[in-house]
Amino acid sequence: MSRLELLPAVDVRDGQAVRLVKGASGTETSFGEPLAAALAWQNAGAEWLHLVDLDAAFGTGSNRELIREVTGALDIKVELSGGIRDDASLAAALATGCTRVNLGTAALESPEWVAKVIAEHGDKIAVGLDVVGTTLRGRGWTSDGGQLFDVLARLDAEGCARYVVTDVNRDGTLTGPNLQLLRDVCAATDKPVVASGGVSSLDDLRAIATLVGEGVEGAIVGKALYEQKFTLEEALEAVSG
Ligand SMILES: O=C(O)c1ccccc1NCC(=O)[C@H](O)[C@H](O)COP(=O)(O)O
Repeated sequence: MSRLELLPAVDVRDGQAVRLVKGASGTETSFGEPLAAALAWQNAGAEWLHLVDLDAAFGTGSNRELIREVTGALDIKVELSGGIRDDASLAAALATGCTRVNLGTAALESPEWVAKVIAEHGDKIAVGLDVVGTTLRGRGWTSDGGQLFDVLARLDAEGCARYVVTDVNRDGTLTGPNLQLLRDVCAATDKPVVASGGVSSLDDLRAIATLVGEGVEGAIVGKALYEQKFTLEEALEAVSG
């Protein structure tokens, strides 16, 4: 059985690495330079970085230059998220050299465009399924966007390669991942799932790792690393078995 991939997160707001609570704008805690955080995770052994432009996600601006600088400075794989909703923003995201992009709002509001880019770019496109209960959230998690399993079935039929699944109410709260949500999504698709939001401990990561056989491929970790609940080295060791 393969090992759970870990994706430390760098969420960027107004040029700073921040953490939010439940993805809510205005709840930022700042953790300094995004590049310094990204390099720290790379030096600690990360194979992936989950990099989010929160201003683009919220529609309050863009950190495009900074995102390009961070992605270009790294040797590891980068999953890029936040505000990728049309040809121009997708082209800019892919031009950073990132390994894949994560579409959110577009998958809810522009289904024809998303079907087209899935067909064009295949594995380079993941879709973020950000949910409260089973209701999807878009526009920086501020608007309702349909039912999780309806949208998942549509995206599966269009050949979507991978899903990043977040329980919005766990995100940035250190209350643990929603394991049942992950199981339910894995049961509904054969495509790999990346778990996001809520990880607080090495035991949470070990619990997510038990779902690898069901289809969970990776786990995004944000606040727990920034608040030093454990180190990335410890996290990689915890899921190495
Ligand atoms: O990913 C997005 O596009 C996004 C949009 C609006 C608010 C938050 C968004 N992402 C947050 C993340 O991806 C977190 O980094 C990730 O879920 C880690 O959460 P945690 O480990 O609970 O800090």
